[in-house]
Amino acid sequence: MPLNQEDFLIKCNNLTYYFENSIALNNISFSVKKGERLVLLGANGSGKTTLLRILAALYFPHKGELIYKGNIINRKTSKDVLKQLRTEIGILFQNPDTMIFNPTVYDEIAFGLQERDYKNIKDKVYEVAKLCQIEHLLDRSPLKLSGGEKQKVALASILAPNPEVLLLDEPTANLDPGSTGWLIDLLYELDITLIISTHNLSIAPEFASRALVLDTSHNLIFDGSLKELKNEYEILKKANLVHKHKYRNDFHWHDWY
Ligand SMILES: Nc1ncnc2c1ncn2[C@@H]1O[C@H](COP(=O)(O)OP(=O)(O)OP(=O)(O)O)[C@@H](O)[C@H]1O
Repeated sequence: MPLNQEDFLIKCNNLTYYFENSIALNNISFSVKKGERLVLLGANGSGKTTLLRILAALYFPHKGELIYKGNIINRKTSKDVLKQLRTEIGILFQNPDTMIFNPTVYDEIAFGLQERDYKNIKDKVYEVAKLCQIEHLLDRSPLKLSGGEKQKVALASILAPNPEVLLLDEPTANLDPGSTGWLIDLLYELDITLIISTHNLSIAPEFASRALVLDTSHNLIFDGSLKELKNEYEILKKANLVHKHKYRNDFHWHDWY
């Protein structure tokens, strides 16, 4: 890939994406420096998954552009550049079932390494399995695991080729509190650029200090620190991050301390 002359790893300029006739992302612009960590917040259906998939070059924007390491990423981008991006950016889907297809957990982790002609595959599989606390599952069928175990297998498969950027879509949705704590520690120790979508405001500050917020109209309505966001009631309301009940008339959240 060409050397990056500019001060960002990822840049999104006015990204717009449609599914058939309905808009999923509306004119989104932001940039990410190498090593930065961001949480992506927003209501159900606001476009978080779509944005992560665009960043992983699984979808291409209909308007605007994605720039990764100085390369414009779109349908016309060369196969070599796309291959490089897909090697360097790992994405964990919200539903691990869509990522798992090998007969054993070992094969599942080894798959991406084989595709990339990796040396010492066995050592790497054991190393990553240990990191993800799934060594005891290596001979099992990944399809017959619990939701949280599948999530860890999918994460191990993504971490095995040492990605530079990790995109995690609701990674804690299937995890118990202990495993959520383990994931926070694991991510903390990785030297990586991280974008992580979550609805869980209580753990968002454990992942990152910068937040991007999408509203229900698929606009990016906030790009700043989580600390500042906490005081932005109008933004929090637009993103369904606070609510009120019929019996309780003040806007509030349940899990942000
Ligand atoms: N395959 C699809 N076909 C048509 N519309 C889709 C498809 N996938 C997503 N959408 C629509 O695009 C919009 C953005 O969806 P997306 O999955 O990106 O939202 P999200 O913020 O990740 O939601 P959630 O928090 O519920 O996971 C929604 O209106 C959704 O209904």
